[in-house]
Amino acid sequence: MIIRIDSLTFRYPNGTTALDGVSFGVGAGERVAIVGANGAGKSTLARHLVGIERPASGTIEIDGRPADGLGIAELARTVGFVFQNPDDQLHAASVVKEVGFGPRNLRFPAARRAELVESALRRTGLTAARDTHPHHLSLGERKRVALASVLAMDTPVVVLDEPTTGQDHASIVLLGNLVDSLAADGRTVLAITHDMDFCVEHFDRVIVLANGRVAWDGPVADWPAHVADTADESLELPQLTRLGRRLGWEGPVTTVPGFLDRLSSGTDPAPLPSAQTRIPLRDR
Ligand SMILES: Nc1ncnc2c1ncn2[C@@H]1O[C@H](COP(=O)(O)OP(=O)(O)OP(=O)(O)O)[C@@H](O)[C@H]1O
Repeated sequence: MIIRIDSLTFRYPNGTTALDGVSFGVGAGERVAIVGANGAGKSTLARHLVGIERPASGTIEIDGRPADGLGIAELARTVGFVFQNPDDQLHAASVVKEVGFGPRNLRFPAARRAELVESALRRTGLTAARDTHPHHLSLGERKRVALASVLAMDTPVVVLDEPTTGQDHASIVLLGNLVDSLAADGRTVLAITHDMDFCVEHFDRVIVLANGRVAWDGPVADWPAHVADTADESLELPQLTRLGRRLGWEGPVTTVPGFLDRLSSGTDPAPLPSAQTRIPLRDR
């Protein structure tokens, strides 16, 4: 296990219990989406993985070592964290300086640094913007700079906080391909997200947090059945699953290939419900 969390509890100074006995493990190369309602504790959990917060009780192990024995610099070699708001992360006067900051800080040799920076710029589609000041880029582009600066640190674990928010379609495709290729390289990707379409396309497993606890943890293929069973109205189905249900199909469809297979299987879809039809809770 690259990450092992056991009975993690955390309270903010004002007394809010943000995490209440969270336990799970994540293996190398896994792609795990962490979902849940606003205020469920997702960001607080992610901040523990990079040492910004420390547990009130419980333990976190990163790559077999207790996280409380590791300084922020040591954790930064293992876990890269891409903030939801890139402006919380970016500080340098050009994209290339920003992306080069992490590997320089980690004292990588110059040749490795140059290779990592060029690769991160290429993988995020930012090579042409290398000399631009990040402030002159759009929010979506700044999010990609924040991602590139974490990729350049070459950490075995990458944590993404709401990666698709504010991104156009092409950037979401780029991001999805990147998640897949990181996992194919054996790197672990955790993403906090509300984007279930992105989840089903690019993640293996979903962990639902609710009120600071793990409410569900399972393979992404079981997501539709979980949503159908739960009363948690903050959770939603992927768009294709909803469309399949509106068409009256038995069993869930989550991906484009699955949807096309079902279409070509010759099953006659039921008539479409009228636009006024109230969508039952299970079809969210
Ligand atoms: N600095 C803080 N001080 C006090 N309470 C906080 C602080 N930050 C977060 N909280 C509270 O801790 C709980 C968990 O918040 P957290 O931001 O981790 O949730 P989240 O699942 O990431 O939410 P969202 O989806 O809205 O980003 C919430 O009740 C929130 O109000």
